[in-house]
Formats: sequence, C-alpha cells, structure tokens
Amino acid sequence: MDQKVKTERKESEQKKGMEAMVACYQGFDPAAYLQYNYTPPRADFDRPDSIVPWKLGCLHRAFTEGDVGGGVLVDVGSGPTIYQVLSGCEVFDKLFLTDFLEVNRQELRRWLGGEGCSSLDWTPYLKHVCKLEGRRPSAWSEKAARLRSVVSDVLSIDVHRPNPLPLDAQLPAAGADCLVSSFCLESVSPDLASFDRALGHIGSLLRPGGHLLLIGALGESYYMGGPGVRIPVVPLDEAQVCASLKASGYTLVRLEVYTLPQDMRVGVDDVTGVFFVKARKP
Ligand SMILES: Nc1ncnc2c1ncn2[C@@H]1O[C@@H](CSCCNC[C@@H]2Cc3ccc([N+](=O)[O-])cc3CN2)[C@@H](O)[C@H]1O
Repeated sequence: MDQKVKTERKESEQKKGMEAMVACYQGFDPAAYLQYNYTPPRADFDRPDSIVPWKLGCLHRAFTEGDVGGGVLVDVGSGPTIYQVLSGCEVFDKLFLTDFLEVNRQELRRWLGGEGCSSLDWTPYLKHVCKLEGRRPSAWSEKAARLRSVVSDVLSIDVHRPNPLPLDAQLPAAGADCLVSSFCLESVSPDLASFDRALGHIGSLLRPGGHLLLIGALGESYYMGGPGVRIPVVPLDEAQVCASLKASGYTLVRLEVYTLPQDMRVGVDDVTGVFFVKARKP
C-alpha cells in the first residue's frame, strides 16, 4: 500500500473517531454530570481526603505562588463547572470560559447571570476557596462577584481543531497568559495520538512563558455523562502525561497525583486517580 493511501486511511479513521466522540456527547446531561462528580463523597468539604478539596488546593497553590498572573486566563473545556477558576479569577482580569456543548455554555451563563437557577449550588466551593485564601467564608459573595466581573465571554471550543477557538475570540495576538483545563482532553480524545494533537492545539492558545494548569483522570476508560450516556476516555498514566507534555514542548513545574479511596469510586466512571500538572511553555 503506497504512502498516500496509508495517509488517507489514517485520516479517515481519525475522522470517524472524532465523529463517534461527537455523537457520544449529544447525550451529555450537565445536571446529572454535576450530581455524579460535584456532590459528596467526591465533593465533601468536611473530608480532607475528598477529591474536590484536593483539586481546589492544587489550583490555589498554583495560582498564588507568584509566577502566574497577568492579563488573560482561558479555561479549556469548562463543562458546566466553575470550580476550576475560583482561584484564578483573583489574579487575572480577563477570563474566558469555553465548552464544546451549548448545554454547558448555557449552564455557565445561567450562573454568571446570577439567575439562581444553576444545576449546582457553588456556594460551598466559593466558601472553601475563600478559606484557602485566609478570608472569612462570608466573603464568598465577593468572590462570586469577582468571578462574574472578570469573565469576558463563554466561547465555543473544539480542541481537535488546530485553532480551537472561534476566529473572533478576543485573545491577545501573543496568546493567553495561562490555560486551565480540567478532565477535558482525555475525555474527548479517542486515542493517545488524538490526545497529543489536542494538547498541541490548545498550546497554540498560550503565549511563550505562559502556564498550563492541567487536571485529568488517570486510568479512566469511560465515564457516565448522564443516565445511560457512556463516554469513552483514553486511559492515561503519570508517565504518559509527562511524555505528552514533553512532546508538546512544556517544561514541567509540578505533577501531583491523587489516588481515589474506594468509597470515591461511585460507579460513574472507572477512574483510579487524578493528576494535577503545572507546566510552563518556554
Ligand atoms: N472537541 C471538544 N473540544 C473541547 N471540549 C469538548 C470537546 N468535546 C467535548 N468537550 C467537552 O469536554 C467535556 C468536559 S467534562 C469531561 C468529563 N471528564 C470525565 C469525568 C470527570 C471527572 C470529574 C471528577 C472526578 N473525580 O474523581 O472527582 C473524576 C472525573 C472523571 N470523569 C464536556 O464539557 C464536553 O462538552
């Protein structure tokens, strides 16, 4: 088989993989997803070993240790959640939330509009991050107001495109100062090659010297995006995450890993661990 035919066959297989992934996401249910992953036991602020307090602690440290800040922060694949930017909103003046699905963008806009009809009450999250910042928990409403004030837009995004954002997105020509992305790339990529390409695509949004804060699942092969909505995930391990970041040209600043206790494995996925990466684009 000559090279041209091989390339065409490979491109056709990649296209089919992406189309299958898009079809999986048509059943994504933001409210169910939030219930599965962002309520106890995974989000139990009275349990030091709960996943969400661990993630919020990683993000708080990463955003407050002095090397991250400035103009523009982009959250890649926000989903229906805002926890991932509760620390970042204090050190950036311009923040973009993004997601592939309109149902998730609508969920984010509802919270931003303060209409009080979000699918999840984010108050405990706001209070917890205020506590991490040494503020009184009653400052949570000030933090909510701060976040609402710095979000510039809720954009569509497709990490499988070389230019993942809409052409009219108002990013600086040099790129964003920081990217944060949580549980997205591995959950939308049919295979490792696709994951690596997507990592490269989002890297094009980041200026040289900027930081990437990446949270993701380890050992996950599927998750439930809603009742009966099983979405495939490309399983990752620590070594692969490090290799993919290196191949994408990043300098690893820190990798932290959380191993799920048995009672955090609640049947909505087969995730075994969570990684937190802080990396810098040279
Ligand atoms: N082409 C695309 N480009 C960008 N975003 C896209 C694209 N396609 C779909 N999306 C968008 O990406 C998605 C992001 S949510 C992905 C969920 N990830 C898996 C889930 C999360 C989770 C949470 C918490 C814990 N835990 O242990 O506490 C474990 C786990 C592991 N399971 C979704 O918003 C979709 O709308």
